[in-house]
Amino acid sequence: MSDVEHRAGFVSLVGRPNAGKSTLTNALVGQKVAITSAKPQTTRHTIRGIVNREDSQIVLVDTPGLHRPRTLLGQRLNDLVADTLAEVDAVGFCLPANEKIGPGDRFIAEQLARLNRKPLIAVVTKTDLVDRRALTEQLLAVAKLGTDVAGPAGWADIVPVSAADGFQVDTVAEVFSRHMPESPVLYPGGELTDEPEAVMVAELVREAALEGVRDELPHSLAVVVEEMIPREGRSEDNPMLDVHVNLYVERPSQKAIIIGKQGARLREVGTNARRGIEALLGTRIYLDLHVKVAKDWQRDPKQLVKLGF
Ligand SMILES: Nc1nc2c(ncn2[C@@H]2O[C@H](COP(=O)(O)OP(=O)(O)OP(=O)(O)O)[C@@H](O)[C@H]2O)c(=O)[nH]1
Repeated sequence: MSDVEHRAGFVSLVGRPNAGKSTLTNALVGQKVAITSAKPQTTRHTIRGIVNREDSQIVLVDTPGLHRPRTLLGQRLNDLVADTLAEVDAVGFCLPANEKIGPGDRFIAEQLARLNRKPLIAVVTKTDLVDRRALTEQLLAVAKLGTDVAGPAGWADIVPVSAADGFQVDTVAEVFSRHMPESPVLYPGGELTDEPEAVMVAELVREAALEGVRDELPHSLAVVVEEMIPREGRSEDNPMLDVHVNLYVERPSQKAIIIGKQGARLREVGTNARRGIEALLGTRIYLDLHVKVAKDWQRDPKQLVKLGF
């Protein structure tokens, strides 16, 4: 792994009520608790926090659907779980050290096991509430649950942790990091703000567009979100947002840099930005990027107004 420069991705902590998900989120994130602005009705994920490490960034998201499993049945539930977890890179399944594994845990484990090839990390929480012997027994029981539902390979990892006294919190972050794909930072600056969503969307596109060409395009790039509109004719549980974004540069040569050979670079910019935007907004998006030359926009007051400065 030594040749990998940076990893980043999305993790969802799941588990039955009271398993310690929120407390662990806060312990992982530290003081930097994310504040997201009002979500569209289509919310699939809400970002709960961002863990910034030297060589990785883990974005913790909520996954609805597993909280009240008993109210949903069969295929509908499978679809929902598969759907809501489709975009995360790993799942942290929280099981308290001080409670016997119950039918609720087993049920969630079975649903998770259906997610093909998604790394499933069992997190045994609240270890401060039990002694060594009880913890060992619980770890064995959790391992057995893993092989019961997922076959011989079982969980991708099992990590004991106590959010209350800090035991192994860093190890949990380390294990999640290991399962993240190679990727540049998804949320530059590492924090979400309560700025309007359009501003954050523009910032994500801007960062993606500057990736690797920062020196060539120092301050010559402005990004404006023209519109974000729900795609018509989509069912309520499978919405999509059309996001139209203009990128303004000063010179045609800069436009060429952004677009790349036969548009290859712009496509990559779009793919990278889309991931972050989808997690931010909690819905699938179609991202439409246009690169335009706005000559000397930085010096022209009329242009600046148009660009929202
Ligand atoms: N002793 C101890 N208590 C913990 C720890 N983590 C969580 N708790 C307690 O366990 C209870 C449930 O924790 P939460 O983090 O709210 O659990 P949750 O999984 O987010 O719960 P829901 O929001 O209901 O799904 C709270 O009273 C926490 O204070 C821990 O590491 N040690």
